[in-house]
Amino acid sequence: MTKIRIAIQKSGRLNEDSLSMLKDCGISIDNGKDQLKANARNFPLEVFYLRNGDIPQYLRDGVVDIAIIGENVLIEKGEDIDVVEKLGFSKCKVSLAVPKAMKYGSINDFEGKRIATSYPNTVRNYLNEKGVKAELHIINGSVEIAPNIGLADAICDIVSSGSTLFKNNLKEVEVMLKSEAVLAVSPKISEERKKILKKIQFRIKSVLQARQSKYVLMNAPNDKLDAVLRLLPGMRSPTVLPLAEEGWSSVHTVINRDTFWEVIDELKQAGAEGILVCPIEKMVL
Ligand SMILES: Nc1ncnc2c1ncn2[C@@H]1O[C@H](COP(=O)(O)OP(=O)(O)OP(=O)(O)O)[C@@H](O)[C@H]1O
Ligand SMILES: O=P(O)(O)OC[C@H]1O[C@H](OP(=O)(O)OP(=O)(O)O)[C@H](O)[C@@H]1O
Ligand SMILES: [Mg+2]
Repeated sequence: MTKIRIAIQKSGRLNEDSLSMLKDCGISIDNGKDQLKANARNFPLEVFYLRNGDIPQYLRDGVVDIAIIGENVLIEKGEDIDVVEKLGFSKCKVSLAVPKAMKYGSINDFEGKRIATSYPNTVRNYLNEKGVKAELHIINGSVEIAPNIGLADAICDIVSSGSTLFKNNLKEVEVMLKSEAVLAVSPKISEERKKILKKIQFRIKSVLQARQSKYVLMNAPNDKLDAVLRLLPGMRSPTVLPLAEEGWSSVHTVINRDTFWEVIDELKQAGAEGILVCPIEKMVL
């Protein structure tokens, strides 16, 4: 039987969320701790545990068919590789930062400066576009320490909460790109495996939709029903059912996670009571 081969990060920031995504897609994997390869029990899929930074090359060579990888890594060394889904986790920026004490005016201040980074192509392209020439020092980790030890004047690295910059007395001055985990595809994927990919994409979409939504149930007196319904979106429209108690209805609907608290407040004011909020496991549109 043909299997699709997926690369996920062996260990690090993407590993756990990548495995959760597969699990939420209903794919269970025999997960030996030190295994580099594993099979799914209930889906034609083989998992390769690899370094995030090595994945673009594996995709390019067609050694794996698809991968969950940081978009930033593809921008750095996989411009030729297609992204088919954004996965909504491991969100971060790739930014330029300078010592806090340095007065910063514009990108031109990087002219002639030494920049330490693990993302040389990204920085080079960014600076070229702005017509700025700088010297790059390529290092693989702990980049933020470089200015403090006199190795560089500035850095380019991943920024999320900003606490690593803060601890190293640096400030973010240019956001070069925003990144999140994505599903990427090998240019060499076979037609047969593309069909399996379509199935995975369908499941991922349902999982992402569900993660973005909440199922809400509430009671409302019939004379306030119009006001309550006006506040509610739904997949098509809210469901309204009569309660056993005369003059009351039960209302069910789906609410977006981002607007959830505002809508709940408004619902209460409009007369809704006994509001229950439930997670949604899958959502097929
Ligand atoms: N602080 C962070 N917050 C959110 N996402 C991050 C953060 N740091 C890294 N990421 C994202 O997670 C990915 C993996 O980062 P991680 O530090 O685990 O691995 P790495 O050391 O870059 O890669 P490798 O697997 O090759 O050792 C990054 O490419 C980026 O997309
Ligand atoms: O803005 P923050 O929330 O502080 O996150 C940013 C830091 O996170 C990443 O490092 P990580 O912790 O993955 O260590 P690494 O350098 O060993 O990969 C990244 O390289 C930054 O140093
Ligand atoms: Mg890291």
